[in-house]
Amino acid sequence: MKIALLQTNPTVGDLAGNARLVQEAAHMAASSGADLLVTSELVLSGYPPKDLLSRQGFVAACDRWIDQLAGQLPKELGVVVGHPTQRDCPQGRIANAASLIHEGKVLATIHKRLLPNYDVFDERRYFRPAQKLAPIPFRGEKLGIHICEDAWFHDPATFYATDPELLGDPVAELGKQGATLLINLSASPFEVGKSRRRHELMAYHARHWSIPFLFADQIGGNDDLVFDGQSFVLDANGACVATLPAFRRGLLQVDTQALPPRQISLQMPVESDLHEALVLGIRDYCHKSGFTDCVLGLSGGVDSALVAYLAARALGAEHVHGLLLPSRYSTDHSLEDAILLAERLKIDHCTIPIDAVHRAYETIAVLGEELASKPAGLADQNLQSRIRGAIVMARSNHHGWLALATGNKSELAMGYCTLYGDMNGALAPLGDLYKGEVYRLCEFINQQEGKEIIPANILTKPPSAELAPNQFDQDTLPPYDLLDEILRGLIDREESVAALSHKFPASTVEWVARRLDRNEYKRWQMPPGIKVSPRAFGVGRRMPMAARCDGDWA
Ligand SMILES: Nc1ncnc2c1ncn2[C@@H]1O[C@H](COP(=O)(O)OP(=O)(O)OC[C@H]2O[C@@H]([n+]3cccc(C(=O)O)c3)[C@H](O)[C@@H]2O)[C@@H](O)[C@H]1O
Ligand SMILES: Nc1ncnc2c1ncn2[C@@H]1O[C@H](COP(=O)(O)OP(=O)(O)OP(=O)(O)O)[C@@H](O)[C@H]1O
Ligand SMILES: NC(=O)CC[C@H](N)C(=O)O
Repeated sequence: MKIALLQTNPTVGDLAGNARLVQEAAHMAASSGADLLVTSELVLSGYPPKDLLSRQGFVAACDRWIDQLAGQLPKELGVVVGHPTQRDCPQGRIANAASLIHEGKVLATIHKRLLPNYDVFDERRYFRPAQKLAPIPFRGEKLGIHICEDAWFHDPATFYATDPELLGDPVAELGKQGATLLINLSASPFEVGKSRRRHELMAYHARHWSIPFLFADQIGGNDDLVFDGQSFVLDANGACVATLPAFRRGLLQVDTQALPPRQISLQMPVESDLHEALVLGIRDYCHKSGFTDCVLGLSGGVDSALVAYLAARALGAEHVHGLLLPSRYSTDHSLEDAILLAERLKIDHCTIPIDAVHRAYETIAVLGEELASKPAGLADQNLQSRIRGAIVMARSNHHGWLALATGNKSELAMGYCTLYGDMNGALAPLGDLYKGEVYRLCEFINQQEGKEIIPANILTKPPSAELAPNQFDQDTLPPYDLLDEILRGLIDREESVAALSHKFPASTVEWVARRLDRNEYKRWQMPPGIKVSPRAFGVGRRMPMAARCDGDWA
């Protein structure tokens, strides 16, 4: 059977636009002789549709669109479309479904069985799990169609294999009933290193049942998630014989009777994936929200340099506006570095010294006598940051530019950032990158560009907030190399303070852990980031704020 896999970029809620993407792909697939086109999970609604699923009329509209699509798709082609449905569900319940459409009719619909409810996923909030799963006969094959998590039963990071309430591995249910092809519709969010995990899991199924496995995944940025796609085809031995590039739209066609005899290696440098994920995440957030341009404060530091670079790649240099906002504590080299960066990136930039506004605050003693008598104290430091935040937002309001925040995961973890100051903004592209990763990505970018586009001085000078004389991050925080490793343990791997204290100085681990917990309130107010790690701040890590986290259990 000639099968085409569609890797596209649906917009959540845009039923007409997403249906058009399916239709266009169906015409292309039909004209290249395909028997079957397979789309990604919930391609019609976009993934994840979140509480749109609870809005009256939304799921009914999806069901109507499926009927309409059935009438519009090329008759000779089978098309598997992912969509939410209320059909064949008890009153008030809905399912995450995939329908096989052929000759103007819906031939069969299957529902997703394993509904992920960990990390960023919340599917049990909405969907009812499939009651039964069975292969769908089509043109001499028995299609083992299933949806994303249904193939993750054996993932060691989930609990499925050990949960007695679950009915078992959905793919095995299809295999036992004689499926001749395994077809997975996915919306699998990007994480560094995840594509290998996907391959290993799917290859297990292919090998176990000795049949090919086809994996159709979506791309695109949707809020804080970015999807890499990397749709692929495995032969009956689990070897990858065809794949689509990450973060790009595409249609991958294979003949399952004559799969190419090759094994494709998928290894990309971590930084290359990160770079593409962040560029697509920024571009899609802006464009899907109706913004063409963005604005940010350019300090001459590494965080704002990287965000400016990524934004220029995402939106085009002419759509990025950098504001240089020096205070009395800014060094000459910071201003020079920021100007050099803006010139190299060819982005719009202007300098607005903030000293006059800063002095005005001090002179009118808004904050009481002690501020004027104790300059560069905490309130005075944060005031500078908030003056900058106000100017960035004024430009955003006036020109309709989206404000980007520049904070990274290390400083957000430590609360080393100012509420309503440098935390202002709509999107924090580096919110899931530790400081060390920020530097490594900058170095990779300079290598990729074949020239020093991010000025070397930005990468070599010690990080400083420049809110007080001679202030350096390392006066307050442990060295970033150490801090990042401790944070990776506490956040990404959820290791205990006791366990980490065997690897790192115990007093530092304790200090970092306490500060991480104490600053949860800031992260409830941070702009959304772009998830690239196994555990990002945001919906996938829900910590209490008004709580004690340092009991004898910690
Ligand atoms: N548990 C809690 N729940 C809810 N709110 C809580 C709270 N504890 C304090 N707060 C509130 O939060 C306020 C403290 O937070 P905040 O005002 O942000 O200020 P704060 O965290 O005290 O200071 C900001 C820190 O970020 C550093 N920094 C580093 C790099 C860059 C920048 C920059 O801005 O460019 C800043 C700066 O040097 C300083 O150490 C308190 O005054 C209080 O209003
Ligand atoms: N002089 C400045 N002009 C414009 N924006 C500034 C200035 N100082 C700080 N900001 C804004 O506040 C953010 C936080 O400052 P911070 O010093 O923590 O970051 P950075 O300068 O980009 O990187 P680093 O921490 O490596 O110095 C900056 O990224 C920038 O967006
Ligand atoms: N949409 C889904 O079911 C995604 C869950 C799956 N474990 C993944 O991350 O790829």
